[in-house]
Amino acid sequence: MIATLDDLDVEGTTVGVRVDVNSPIDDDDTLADDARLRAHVDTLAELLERDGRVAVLAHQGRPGGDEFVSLESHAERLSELLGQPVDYVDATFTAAAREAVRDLEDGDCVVLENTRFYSEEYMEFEPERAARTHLVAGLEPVLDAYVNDAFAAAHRSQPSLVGLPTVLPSYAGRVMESELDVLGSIEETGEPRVYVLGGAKVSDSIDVAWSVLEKGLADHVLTAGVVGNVFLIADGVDLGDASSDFIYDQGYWDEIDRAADLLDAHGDRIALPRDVAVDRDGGRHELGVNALPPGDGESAMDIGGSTLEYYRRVLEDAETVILNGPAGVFEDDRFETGTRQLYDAATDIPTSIVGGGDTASALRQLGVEGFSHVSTGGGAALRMLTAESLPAVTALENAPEQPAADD
Ligand SMILES: Nc1ncnc2c1ncn2[C@@H]1O[C@H](COP(=O)(O)OP(=O)(O)OP(=O)(O)O)[C@@H](O)[C@H]1O
Ligand SMILES: O=C(O)[C@H](O)COP(=O)(O)O
Repeated sequence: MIATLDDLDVEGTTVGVRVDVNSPIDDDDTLADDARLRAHVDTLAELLERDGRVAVLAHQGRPGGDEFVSLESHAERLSELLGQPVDYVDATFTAAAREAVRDLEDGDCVVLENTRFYSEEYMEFEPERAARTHLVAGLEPVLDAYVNDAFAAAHRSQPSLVGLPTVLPSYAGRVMESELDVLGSIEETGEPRVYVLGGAKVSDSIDVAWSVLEKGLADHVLTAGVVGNVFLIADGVDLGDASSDFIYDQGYWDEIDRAADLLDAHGDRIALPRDVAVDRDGGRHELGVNALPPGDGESAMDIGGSTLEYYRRVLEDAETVILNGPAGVFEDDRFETGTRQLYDAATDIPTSIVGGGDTASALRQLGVEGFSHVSTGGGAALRMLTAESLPAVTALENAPEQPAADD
């Protein structure tokens, strides 16, 4: 049983609120899309209106990546969305951070710095070990309670997600509450059930594919995006140097063997792209798998028309479809067709569930709507849709209770 904001005595309480505002970032290192911030406004506004003292914790990007930036511009945007000043401090758990938290008055909000600027926050721990990290040890003395609204990060067993709820009375925020409500009953959805796995988080997608195929939750898995490219290579297709180098540079080379093992075990239920689109002379050019490899420097950027036709046929009979990750580089007009058409076909299915930060922003950009549920989470939604527990949710279930007011 997870406590919610309804169970929290908020007034005068200093609450650490973990949100997931991991977002696309512009070239000047500032926030490019505020959708994930907007999702958390209800939770934060409720805590502030109820006179809580709110310290916001979040990660942005991954170490070494282009989107690994400060949360300063997130704090500025949050201030606009909440319609009140929001402080930002360039520290997460050090003396400066503690001072900023102690300075909060009722109804005040401060955003602490990107949790992943500290190496422990990018490691996965058991909750008891996570509770002994510097972040938890540094923040526990200045927090009375912890709220986790970061459903999209709930599949990560990292200190701000599983360590803080081990030592503090803890509650689900409104986003967490509604996601658990909708996504908690995948086994009850109609069949045939189709999983569409695209995007660039190859190892997460392969984990999910293994799980749903082994458990019999998926009647079909359709692959697209970088995930589809990895499966094509695993199936012996020569995608050319540019796609292979990209997969190698992203650190996904080892995933090719895992994809091959999965094809051996469950290949009859896994669909691979039949054609891909490449950039040729500045335009979109489609190549059937038999015509590969592409020319020098050409990379598989989208699924092609015959793949779409094939995937549409599979989707026609589906009762439930679960989609994660774009089918191609949707940010480029030449390669958005696969994502737009595939997702559009999915809106006709009785239960259509979409996960993924980039996926949600792709759909907004492409004007595709009409799904049963668009989750704030990508990997987290997928993990949940495999009917597996999420470490951060388990940590909330096991959290200590808030002491009674007169204790
Ligand atoms: N064929 C491709 N080659 C290179 N990049 C691709 C290709 N297909 C998709 N992508 C990229 O994948 C990225 C999105 O993938 P990602 O797995 O992060 O999806 P997501 O919806 O954000 O999921 P999550 O919420 O888990 O992050 C996009 O930036 C898109 O350009
Ligand atoms: O975007 C996401 O899926 C979450 O913010 C988690 O990010 P991560 O995959 O970098 O842990």
